[in-house]
Amino acid sequence: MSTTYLVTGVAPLGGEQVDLLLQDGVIAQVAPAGTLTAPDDVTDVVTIDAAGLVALPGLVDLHTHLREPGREDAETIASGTRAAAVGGFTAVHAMANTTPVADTAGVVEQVWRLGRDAGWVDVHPVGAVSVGLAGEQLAELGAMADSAAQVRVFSDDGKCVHDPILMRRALEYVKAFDGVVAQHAQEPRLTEGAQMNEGVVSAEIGLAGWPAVAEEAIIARDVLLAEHVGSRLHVCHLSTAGSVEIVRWAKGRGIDVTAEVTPHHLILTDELARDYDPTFKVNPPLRTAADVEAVRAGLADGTIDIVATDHAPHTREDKDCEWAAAAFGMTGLETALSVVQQTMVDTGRMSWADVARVMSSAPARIGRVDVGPQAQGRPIAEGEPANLVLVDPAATRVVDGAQQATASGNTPFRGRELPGRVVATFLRGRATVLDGATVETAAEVTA
Ligand SMILES: NC(=O)N[C@@H](CC(=O)O)C(=O)O
Ligand SMILES: [Zn+2]
Ligand SMILES: [Zn+2]
Repeated sequence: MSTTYLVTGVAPLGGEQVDLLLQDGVIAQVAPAGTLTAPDDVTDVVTIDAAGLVALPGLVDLHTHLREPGREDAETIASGTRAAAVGGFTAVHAMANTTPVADTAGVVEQVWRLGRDAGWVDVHPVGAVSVGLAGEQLAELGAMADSAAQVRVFSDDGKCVHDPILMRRALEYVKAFDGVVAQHAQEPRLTEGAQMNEGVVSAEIGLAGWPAVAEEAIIARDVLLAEHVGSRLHVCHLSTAGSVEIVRWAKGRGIDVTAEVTPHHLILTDELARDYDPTFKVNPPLRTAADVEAVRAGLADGTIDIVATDHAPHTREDKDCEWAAAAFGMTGLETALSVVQQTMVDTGRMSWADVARVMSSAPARIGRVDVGPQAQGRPIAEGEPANLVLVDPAATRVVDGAQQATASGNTPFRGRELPGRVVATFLRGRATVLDGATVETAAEVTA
């Protein structure tokens, strides 16, 4: 018998306080605060006093790097998904740039199974667009879609699908199973040797620049291609003011495009490169304060649909070196919600209901996972799967990299005070996190 949870005095989406009964994997009852009691016929009941806490639907990350198979020294599916649960997630999309690349039904099924066995969150593998991410030959998209992993999101992330013919074919192909191509928008010729944002700071410190136009040119091309073939396009980690303008224009024209921004692009700027600390080296690069303002405005007005972490763990060897030699990427699963609270909620630009949209329901819809037993991003209502996160928005904490669940230490927020704390996460009624700490899953206990 699984544990039943009585959550008292919680505020769903920051609204009126209610009591929730989580039983047999679903939200069995929702009632006004102070009116629910545990059912008499159930013995294993845990009551959580959630006064002051906000309840959100379990968060869904459309863009996570779990590194397994191939780079288990940086992250494993078990460690990365545990970090996801700590961050309030109940589902993640695992990017395809593993070794081997997730470009066959065999690899995506392996990732999906390892995710299920770990038990922390639902893992939805992303399939590669091209064989080996080489950008030449279309991968077996249909076989991945038809596999047990039911892949709907396809991406060569880490690399840009720069050949327009290949991009066109991919957009056409995914229509057959309502899939989406998620593009890492980086014009390769314009970013050869690029180390950081091209601008005042790169000129002053002498690092090769990655101009905004290298991102914007690909997004402009791709929205036109998506319109031409009548397909769905998703733009990964959009980072410039110009990119926001192009997506706004495309949506106004009725093009079926969605876009994501990362937490780090909502708060950090290229000024952080001045100390040559490779923790701040990432693709696309941290941009200017004007870009940060533009992506916040774009998220607030709905031009940008979602926040996705682009959690990109790297080993110490790959990050603790000189800037030019270091890998691109930073971790983010355990800090994402706090950064969104600080930049969007505490500034009055978004409500908790908006946060639920951009971090749960919209990513679930884009990834087409809001169906069947894997349902994610559903409202907090009776009969819905009990995928929930309880957040204490009044809490603050100083980020300690060593304390994180991810196997890698490359958080850009080390030593920073961030608002908000994930108190509990529930995956189909089972607590994966309680009192801010992970609850060992069956798989972990027997391991
Ligand atoms: N974001 C990054 O800087 N790195 C990602 C790849 C990617 O998201 O492009 C990685 O896999 O390390
Ligand atoms: Zn990318
Ligand atoms: Zn990525």
